[in-house]
Formats: sequence, structure tokens, C-alpha cells
Amino acid sequence: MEFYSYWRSSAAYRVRIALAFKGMAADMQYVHLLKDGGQQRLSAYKSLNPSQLVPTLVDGDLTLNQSLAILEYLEIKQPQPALLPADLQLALKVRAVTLDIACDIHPLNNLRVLQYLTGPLQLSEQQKLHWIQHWLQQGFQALELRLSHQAGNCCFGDMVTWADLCLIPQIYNALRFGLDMSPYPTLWRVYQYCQTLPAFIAAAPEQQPDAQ
Ligand SMILES: O=C(O)/C=C\C(=O)CC(=O)CC(=O)O
Repeated sequence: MEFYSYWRSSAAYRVRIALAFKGMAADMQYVHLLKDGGQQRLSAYKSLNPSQLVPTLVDGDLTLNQSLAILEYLEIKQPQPALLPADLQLALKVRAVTLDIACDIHPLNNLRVLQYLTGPLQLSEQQKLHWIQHWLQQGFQALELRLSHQAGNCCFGDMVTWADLCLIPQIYNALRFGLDMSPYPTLWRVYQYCQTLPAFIAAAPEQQPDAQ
């Protein structure tokens, strides 16, 4: 398998955690989102992923974008150790949390959106930061309420699931932008716990060879 990653991409970070957790090897390919005007825009990468986003996974004939689809592929290819609960209702709730993060939080603060705010829309850095923190706060408030009753060490009891794979990179991103995490004690507790697990440590942005 080849995996196209960027150290600070929270979508790539989700998949790196899954690869490490399942002990699956991948040939890492690095796409620098800022260098050369954004290497994701170079034609070689664009032909692999017309969305010009990371991550992309290539496994034989299969070229797959979207981190959640890639997580699903890895789960099918190597079911153990599982990252989804066996209980159907719980597994669906895990999926809903992944969508809360991947659809409703992360895209609003993604690089291309921020570049559009400060480029064509001419927002100041301070206005950009306000935008970022506003959407993080909205998303995290809902997640805190949703998870406070069911979280243990992880979002769903003590089992590491896709929800944690999405949450921890999103909190990493929030910390980058100076978000105060004190209103979200459950999310913060899960973050602290997951940071002690080997798969999360190995997948962390600062551990990647393309980190600078
Ligand atoms: O400033 C940079 O290093 C460029 C890009 C990113 O971090 C990736 C993102 O767009 C944020 C994210 O995925 O959470």
C-alpha cells in the first residue's frame, strides 16, 4: 500500500493512527500542502486525487480518497484489532461522531477555506482566527454534550474507535489555533489518554518525517 500524507493534515492523521493501531505497513508518500504552491496541486498528484486533498491510499488496483472511506477499507482488509464496536447501534453512533467531525467541523477550518478567507475575501489574520475558533467551539460544545455520558478513557467507553481517530487530530488542530479546551473536559480527558497510546504517539504530526 502507498499512503499519501501530510504531517499536519488531520484527515491523514486519522488514517495514520489506524495503520499504526492495526500494525499495517504502508509506503508513505509526502505531499507538502504549502511548498511549491501546494504539492497537492501538481498534476501527478491531481491525477491520483482530483480533489487535490490528502490523504490518498493506493493498494494495487484501488486508489481511494476520503479518510473515512480509507478507514473502512482498512477495517475490511484487516478486521483485528477492531476500531468499531461489534454492537450495531454503538457502531452507528461511532460513525455519527466521525461525521460530526469530518463533515461539520474539519472542513470549515481546512487549509483551502482559510486560504480563501484571507485571500479573495481579504479577512485579517484576527478575523480568520475568530472564524476558526467559532466553528471549533460550536462543534466541540455539541460533542462534549454527546460524549460526556458515554466516554470512558475513549469516546465510547474504553475502546479505541474511529471516533477517537477523528477527535484527537481535531483537538491537535484546535490547539494549534489556540482554542481554550477547558469548556470540554470530556474531550480533553480522552485526548490526554489517547496521547499515551503507542498508535497515537507514532501517528502524531511531529513524529512524521515530513514535519518541519
Ligand atoms: O498549515 C499547514 O501546515 C497546512 C495545512 C494543514 O495544516 C492541514 C489542514 O488543512 C488542517 C487540518 O487538516 O486540520
